[in-house]
Amino acid sequence: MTSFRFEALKAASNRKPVAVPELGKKSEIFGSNVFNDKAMRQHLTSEAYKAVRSAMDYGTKIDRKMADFVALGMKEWAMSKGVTHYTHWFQPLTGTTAEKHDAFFETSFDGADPVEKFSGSLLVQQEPDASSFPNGGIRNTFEARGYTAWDPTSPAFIFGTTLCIPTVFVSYTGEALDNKTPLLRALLSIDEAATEVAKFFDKNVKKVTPTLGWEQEYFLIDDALAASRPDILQTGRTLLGHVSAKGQQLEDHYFGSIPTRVLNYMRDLENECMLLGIPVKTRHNEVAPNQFELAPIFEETNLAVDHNSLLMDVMQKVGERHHFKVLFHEKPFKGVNGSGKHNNWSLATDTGVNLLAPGKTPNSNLQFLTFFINTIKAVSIYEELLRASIASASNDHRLGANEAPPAIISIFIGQQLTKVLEELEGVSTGKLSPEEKTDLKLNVVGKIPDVLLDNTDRNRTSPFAFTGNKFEFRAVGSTANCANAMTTLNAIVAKQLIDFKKEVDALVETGLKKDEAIFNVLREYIKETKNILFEGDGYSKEWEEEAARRGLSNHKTTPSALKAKVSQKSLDLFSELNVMNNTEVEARYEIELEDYIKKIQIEGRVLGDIVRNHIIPTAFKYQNILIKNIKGFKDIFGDGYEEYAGEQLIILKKISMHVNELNAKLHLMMDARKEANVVESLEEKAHAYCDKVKPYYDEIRYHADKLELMVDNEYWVLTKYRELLFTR
Ligand SMILES: NC(=O)CC[C@H](N)C(=O)O
Repeated sequence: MTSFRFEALKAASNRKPVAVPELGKKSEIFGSNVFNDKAMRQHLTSEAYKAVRSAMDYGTKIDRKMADFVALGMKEWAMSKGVTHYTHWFQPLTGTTAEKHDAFFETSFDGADPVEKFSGSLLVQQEPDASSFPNGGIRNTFEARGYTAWDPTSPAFIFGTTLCIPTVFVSYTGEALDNKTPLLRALLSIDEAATEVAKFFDKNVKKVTPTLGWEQEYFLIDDALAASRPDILQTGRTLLGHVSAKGQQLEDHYFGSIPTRVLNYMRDLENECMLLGIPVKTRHNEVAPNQFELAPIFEETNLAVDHNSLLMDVMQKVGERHHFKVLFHEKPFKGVNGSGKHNNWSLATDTGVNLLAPGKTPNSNLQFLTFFINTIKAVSIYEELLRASIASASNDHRLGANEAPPAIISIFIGQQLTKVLEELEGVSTGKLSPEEKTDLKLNVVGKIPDVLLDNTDRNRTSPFAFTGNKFEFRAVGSTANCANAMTTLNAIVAKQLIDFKKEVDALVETGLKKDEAIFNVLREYIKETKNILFEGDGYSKEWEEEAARRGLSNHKTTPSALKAKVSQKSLDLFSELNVMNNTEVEARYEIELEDYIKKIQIEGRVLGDIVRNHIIPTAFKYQNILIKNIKGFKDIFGDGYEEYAGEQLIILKKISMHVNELNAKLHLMMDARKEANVVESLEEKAHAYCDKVKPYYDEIRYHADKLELMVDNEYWVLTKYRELLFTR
């Protein structure tokens, strides 16, 4: 019998690695499709170049006339590379990127004078017909105007034959409708706050840049096999499928030799990344079969976020050439590791110092401790908001198992720094004696080794881990736009640094020396933030109980986790820092609830379809075979047939039992869905989907997966786990 599954398997097993063109040394091709510094120098007048540079470095405005010059240079550069179209490229609140291409080509009204044109006004601002993007009530459809505005801090790039101009996306009334705008505001806020604090240690610091190095985990599945699974196509994950006998238990995939077909995909992808100026560096097999990872060198956060969003699009496109479907879902397969997007975060000064790296002198170490402890303090105050920033329907499946952190946010700092904090906690109140100062300098602050033992491998269950010279926010999910987590993290640390500066200044006013004031404030912070530090096993029952005693939140599902976004504490934080006003925060909350509801709703519908139209009919077909077989035995052996057909009868009955259960559960699921659909409040509707509808998915899956084990392999229509995970 042929079925889609077998045809797909045949196609997949006949694949050959796709050849990849050699483009030359990475360092030579890097950024050649980016309107970067080199291209700007070549194609812009010196005034125009200076205007863009100053906008990039100091956030100054570019006037229209200058924008015309920039547009001209950009167009020339792009056309010299075969580009025909341009687009404002932005990140609406859909979780993906958006683009609408327009040709440079123009004519006069009668079709005469065809010409290639691109003006400053088109570069700077556009008004896309954007009424279909989520806006959480910010825009009414009759007032659907939205504007995209050029972000000169992220350079334009060429993809295919289109010039892409990174932009923000805001409503007619100026509210942010995208991920980038609040991020840029948060980055500005932390720059200002961190610069003030860094000046305690070095007067020359003028700018602090938050950096981000993301790690992208993903699965690669042959595209024919992916197409044979309606659940993968429509939800990005398998809603059904019995786990295969071999999964990741032999630990033979992680860091293993990369399969040739996959390696060619990676090389092709890296070529594209090089041209686009995405500095990818690391590639390897991840823990689960057919799971891989890619990571770049860290960059300024806004650029890093753009690069990650762009990369996800490029990964899928390059995948098509290699007959791979890239699965970004946090948990595409039951029973094996899911995928994260660990966000490595730090702060760098314009004097070349990483503020989260211990230095060589007591002064630089005190600076490090200041930023290190303030980050801990920020996370301890806003742990719930941080948890909310990584909440999504798909990440709910990942958290709490298989090397992904649990839903409780805590910080891992390692033994060495735990000891340093313990010693600092003993610092005297008020003025310090000369002996104490010397002791602190020599024995505590002076003793932090400049290269801390790499903590990375010992914190697999920590959501937020210090790894020697940066914090690794491991809870971020693989489908996420990093902007959500990065806006929150940078905002909470900015707020904390502002408060810290005020406290230190106040103590200095009372007559303490600056160092003494800093030690005094840090000592109190250490005492206050013990609740957030945790070095143990994040999956244990004991930790859940302990965390509850410590007052830490433990939101296992997205509807309950998201609520912190609209708490008074969160609204105050974002409005005080001018990152988002209340309307913007509330709109995002609404959009994320809606997104959750829709995703769970789609899963329910897909599950219903597969079970009703694929699985149950398959079970009936196999039962007919069994019935024929049993009847045959009866024809031959008469009443004694059961001696020979006993097993068949048992299977026949078991299949009926599972089919009955499936039908019953499907009805219950559909009833629950109907009830959820008429709930008015979004919040309650999300909870109804989460608590009343979704639990049926596992129950349904249980019976479907049992049937998979019973029905003849030849009849089973859904491509199996072993085929999805081990074909490469
Ligand atoms: N080796 C690893 O770091 C595994 C991480 C894991 N895949 C996650 O979900 O975060």
